Amino acid sequence: MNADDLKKQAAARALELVRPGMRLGLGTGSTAKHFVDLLGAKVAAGLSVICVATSEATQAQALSLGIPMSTLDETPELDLTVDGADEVDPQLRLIKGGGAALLREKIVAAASARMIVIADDGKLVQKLGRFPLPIEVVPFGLEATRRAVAQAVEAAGAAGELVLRRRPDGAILVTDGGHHILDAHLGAIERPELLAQALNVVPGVVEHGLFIGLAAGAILAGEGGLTILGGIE
Ligand SMILES: O=C(CO)[C@H](O)[C@H](O)COP(=O)(O)O
Repeated sequence: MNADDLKKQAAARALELVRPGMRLGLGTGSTAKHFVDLLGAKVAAGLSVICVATSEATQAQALSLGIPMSTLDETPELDLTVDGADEVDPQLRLIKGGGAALLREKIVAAASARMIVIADDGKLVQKLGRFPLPIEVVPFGLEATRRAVAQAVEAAGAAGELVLRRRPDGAILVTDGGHHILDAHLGAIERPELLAQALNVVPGVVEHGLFIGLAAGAILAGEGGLTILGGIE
């Protein structure tokens, strides 16, 4: 089974959590895309839900499938958000933002009664940080912000290169919110909470990809079947 099959299996299990009338947050990335595809088929078959997307890409996908879409302004409280992750640790702390959607992903997750992560089990790590931590920053003052981020990272006991993310064509990546992303190559993050707190107070940092205390559960698909972390029901 390839990684994409595993992602689809995790998405299919998450679909079982959806009940008629639910207000759903729709994640971003290749795993979340499977969930949206499967949800679209259910909606076509008569399921009634209302959804909020975490990115323009997911919004376009969901609309193309005929899924009824809303916004957090119209629907500020959600029942369930299903989203992927770049890393998950056993305490359900996450690194997200590999798809550059971390800001809206965190806002939507925070507005949800439950966030459930779907992923292949290669995303499960004992310590976060092998995946570079995305840090979303405003374009104004980028170099000053980069230095302040480096100091915050150091103060939290971590260290590593901060790389401005670029698109495949070499242009600087711009997020859906009009910001840039610094990817922090930190290696093992010993104290994720401390790092999150340090980054939260850097002027110019809009958001970072440490999701702590947001995920209620995770569905991780592997060759041996599904691993469930936390509570998913
Ligand atoms: O955080 C994300 C986007 O910002 C994604 O959920 C994360 O990158 C995982 O993506 P994929 O399912 O394609 O592996």
